[in-house]
Amino acid sequence: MSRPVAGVRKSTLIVTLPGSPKGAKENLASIIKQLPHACQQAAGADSRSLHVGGVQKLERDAGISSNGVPSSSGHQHSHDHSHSHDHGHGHGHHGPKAHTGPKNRPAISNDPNAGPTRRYRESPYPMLSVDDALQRIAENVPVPQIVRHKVNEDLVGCVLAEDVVARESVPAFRASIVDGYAIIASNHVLVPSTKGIFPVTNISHAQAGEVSELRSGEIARITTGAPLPPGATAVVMVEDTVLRSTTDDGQEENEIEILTDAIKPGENVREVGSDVQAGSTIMKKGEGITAVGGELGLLASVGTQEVFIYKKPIVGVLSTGDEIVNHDRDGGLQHGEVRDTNRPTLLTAIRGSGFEAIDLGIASDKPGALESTLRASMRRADVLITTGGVSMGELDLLKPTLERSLGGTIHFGRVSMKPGKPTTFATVPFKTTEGSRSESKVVFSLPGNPASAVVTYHLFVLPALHRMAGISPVALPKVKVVSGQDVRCDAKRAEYHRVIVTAKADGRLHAVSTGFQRSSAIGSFKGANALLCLPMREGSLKKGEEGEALLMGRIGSEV
Ligand SMILES: Nc1nc2c(c(=O)[nH]1)N[C@H]1C(S)=C(S)[C@@H](COP(=O)(O)OP(=O)(O)OC[C@H]3O[C@@H](n4cnc5c(N)ncnc54)[C@H](O)[C@@H]3O)O[C@H]1N2
Ligand code: MOO
Repeated sequence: MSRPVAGVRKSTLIVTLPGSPKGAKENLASIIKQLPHACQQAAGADSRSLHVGGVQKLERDAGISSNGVPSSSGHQHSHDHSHSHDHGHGHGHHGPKAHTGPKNRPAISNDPNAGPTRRYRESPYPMLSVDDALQRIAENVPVPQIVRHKVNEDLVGCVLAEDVVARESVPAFRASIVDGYAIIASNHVLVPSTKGIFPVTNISHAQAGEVSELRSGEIARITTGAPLPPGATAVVMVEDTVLRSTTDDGQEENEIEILTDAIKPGENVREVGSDVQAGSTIMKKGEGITAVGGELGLLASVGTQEVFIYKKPIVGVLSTGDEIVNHDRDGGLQHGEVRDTNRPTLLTAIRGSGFEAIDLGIASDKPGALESTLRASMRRADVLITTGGVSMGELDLLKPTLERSLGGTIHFGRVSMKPGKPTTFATVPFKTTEGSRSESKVVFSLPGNPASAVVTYHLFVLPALHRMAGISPVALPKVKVVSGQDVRCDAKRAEYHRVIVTAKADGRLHAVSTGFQRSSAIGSFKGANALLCLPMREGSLKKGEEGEALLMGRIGSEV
């Protein structure tokens, strides 16, 4: 017998539900699909444009039919993020599919033509948790593209899109492990002992070419890595021998005495394929080529010429704002001008993360200029990072330009984090110059404040780049650290505090704050190699208390 009521107070939609869990669930289920529309309207969206297409279109957009039964095209997505998506490396991954196009979806960004008096006074974008924002990124970045690549140093940081089978054995011939003498060692009673004086009848150096056969009673001088003469079964180290006689000119060894009979057949010999067997799988799909060098070496050792890899996305970096000037512009600043800090910082961070970054310059805050710069940028990059213009000002044009002018979809426009609250993630359909194929370009519009831009690059852009390049696990590694001081938490926003993490003699990682943390202060990143993740709670993370940190750079060690 519950009588739920609903209404709007200022721009807040208020819905009451019955007290019983079952009733609450059922009632909520019956209205949940209309809520996005109701929220847009309550938040002050232009009602005329919202209702173009009438009730039928509204119901279609919400995925319901007039009788209340979900329509078959209804996009049902559970926001219980405990389920796992396979965003791995599959060729056949189709990804989530939106059931409405940007054209028939009402825009929720400000209409820049409406002027400052008509802009939203509250952000229409729901405030997402960091985890939910990461989930949306996972769901919406394009699947990795597969390309063929020569085996060379440019492969570093790439991930294989195929299993690689060795085409050759290593070693390709029976090779000596030491400098010494190739001998015929055997456990057979009829084969003479290896101890005694032997003529040196042959020499095998580590070089290409045939070596003649070793006969019973003879030995051959051999260098490390050189092929064993046919017939030889082992190598005795030069240290286990003495010179007995030389040639007449005294230049060459004539006879050598071997001082031991303990050499076993096979001793000091690397058999064919004993390091890598031809036909064996040396690397698996999904494995990466690291800067340590081992993987490239392994591929090279068996003569692999080319491999299929996931193409690493090219990242373009664009600063926005009429106040921004090139950082290296000569002369002093005019009143109101700001040196571009974000572009050089992000270009450095992207390249440091192993991705190609292109400098797209500075775009003006004027609507037409921003749109044409973004269009030109999408021709050159797979992922665009813009900074500035995403908050609540009348000149904050990124969201409207992405959504209204470029037909993009904004997957989130606010995150409950500090710094980085207005971080925006969108995908934009883009036709290639050839005209026909439409690609999805990924756009991260990061806050203009320099420290906010760098934090959100590491937190959101990097996982997207990892996914697009097939790198797994995605994102920065998280470690437990001991806090070096009391650090105040924020009850409403997860905070990412710049710290220097060091491995100490107690076997634990210790985090020391870089100091002043305001979003505008890029200096808070000086020396920082990690972000201390402060949970949303009252009070502080106390000195000596354990917390979590995301590692951005190399850790120093006092061990
Ligand atoms: N009414 C509200 N105002 C603001 C809110 C809010 O929720 N309501 N959020 C604040 C937060 S949090 C942030 S962060 C900033 C983000 O603003 P924008 O992303 O729109 O950035 P801008 O306004 O363009 O610039 C902010 C700040 O950063 C400087 N900037 C911009 N680009 C660069 C660059 N390339 N190099 C150096 N510095 C740069 C710019 O000059 C401004 O000082 O919004 C708050 N406001
Ligand atoms: O969220 Mo803002 O990035 O705190 O300054």
